[in-house]
Amino acid sequence: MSPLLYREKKHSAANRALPFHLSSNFKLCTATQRTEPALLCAMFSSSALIGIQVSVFYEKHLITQSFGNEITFMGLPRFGRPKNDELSSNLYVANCGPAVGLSYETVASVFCKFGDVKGVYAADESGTRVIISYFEESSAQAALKALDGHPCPELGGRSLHIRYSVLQPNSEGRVSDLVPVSLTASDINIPGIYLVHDFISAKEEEELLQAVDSRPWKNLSKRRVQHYGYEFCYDIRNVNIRHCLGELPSFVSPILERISSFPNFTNAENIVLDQLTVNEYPPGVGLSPHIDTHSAFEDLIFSLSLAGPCIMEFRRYENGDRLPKDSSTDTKLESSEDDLNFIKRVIYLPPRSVLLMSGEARYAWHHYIPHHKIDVVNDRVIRRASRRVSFTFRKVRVGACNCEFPQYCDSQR
Ligand SMILES: O=C(O)CCC(=O)C(=O)O
Ligand SMILES: [Fe+2]
Repeated sequence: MSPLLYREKKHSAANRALPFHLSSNFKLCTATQRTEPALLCAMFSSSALIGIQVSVFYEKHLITQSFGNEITFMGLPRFGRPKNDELSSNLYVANCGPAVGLSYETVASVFCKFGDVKGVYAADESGTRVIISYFEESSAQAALKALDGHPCPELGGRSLHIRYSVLQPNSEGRVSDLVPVSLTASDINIPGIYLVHDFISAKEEEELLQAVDSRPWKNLSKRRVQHYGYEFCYDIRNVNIRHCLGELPSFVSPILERISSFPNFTNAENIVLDQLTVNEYPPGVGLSPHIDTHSAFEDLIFSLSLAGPCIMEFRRYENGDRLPKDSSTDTKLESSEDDLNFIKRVIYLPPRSVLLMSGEARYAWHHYIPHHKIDVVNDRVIRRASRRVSFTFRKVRVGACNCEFPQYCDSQR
């Protein structure tokens, strides 16, 4: 964004060239970057900026780049997996993009060797997956054949993973990407979510980080963890209740005390939290969408954020829980292409805040930390510059869960 100088021009002739209906929610700006004309579309929800799309002409090709929330409603392209082995003029290309230091222009310069490129789009919010849209199917076919699975010297030697992608019709129940990021629990409007900012002081944060850093970490594929009380086994997504690791460490005693006396957290005083998972996420690493196994833990789940911020997405799938997934692994299934049947809400978790998931939020909503190096939080761009360390406190369940959400409940299926 920063290299683009732009000035607002609401009713320019360029409006007509844009492939969406210009509503009052949109402000259209023209931009100039040296001599290349660019269109910049900024999308607002109320007064908050939630997404920007920049289109530039690169050697006669229109290249489109989205920031923040993708601008995909109102007729802008939205891509998905083709049914059967359908060919297409669009390619889904993984392992390149701005998050790995490759601009859309650089990516386009490789793909335009195979034919005229209609547009380059972010495939999702990862910054590492793009859609290349050609005018001709034959161009897509040639590019796929030449580039799929081979290291590409012009893209820093990265091996691209390419498949066909098709334009999705806009359907009613589809997820909209236009989800503003809530800063408070009341904004997110999911029953059972509470968020308390500054739950601990900066000094306490430092002490907690020192305490865990002086203890051994267990390496998972993308992040490190420590377990206290009971070990959480990612392969079975459950705990072995017969194997207690001992009491929670004394360095969390003040936190447990504060949780139990916190007025917002109804019933928290009656629950003895006995399991702690400490997660350390390097910058840009997230967590697959999941519901903490109902049979493993009781109702209240507290997550204390330290060191760095992130956003947490909540998804309510219409058809109940998805297949259990190993949340320790990265998953290719997180692309926005794959799961369309959910509603989503997003909340910002600053360091030193504590989030409580309870009731419906704990039992029926998947929670998910996107794999982003940058989070767009309404009108702010927040870089995940440092690691994030979270302390998740739970109570191990003994016996079956009999919650009110059987379609999401492993005890009741
Ligand atoms: O890092 C967090 O805040 C959440 C961790 C989590 O969801 C889990 O360990 O199940
Ligand atoms: Fe979780």
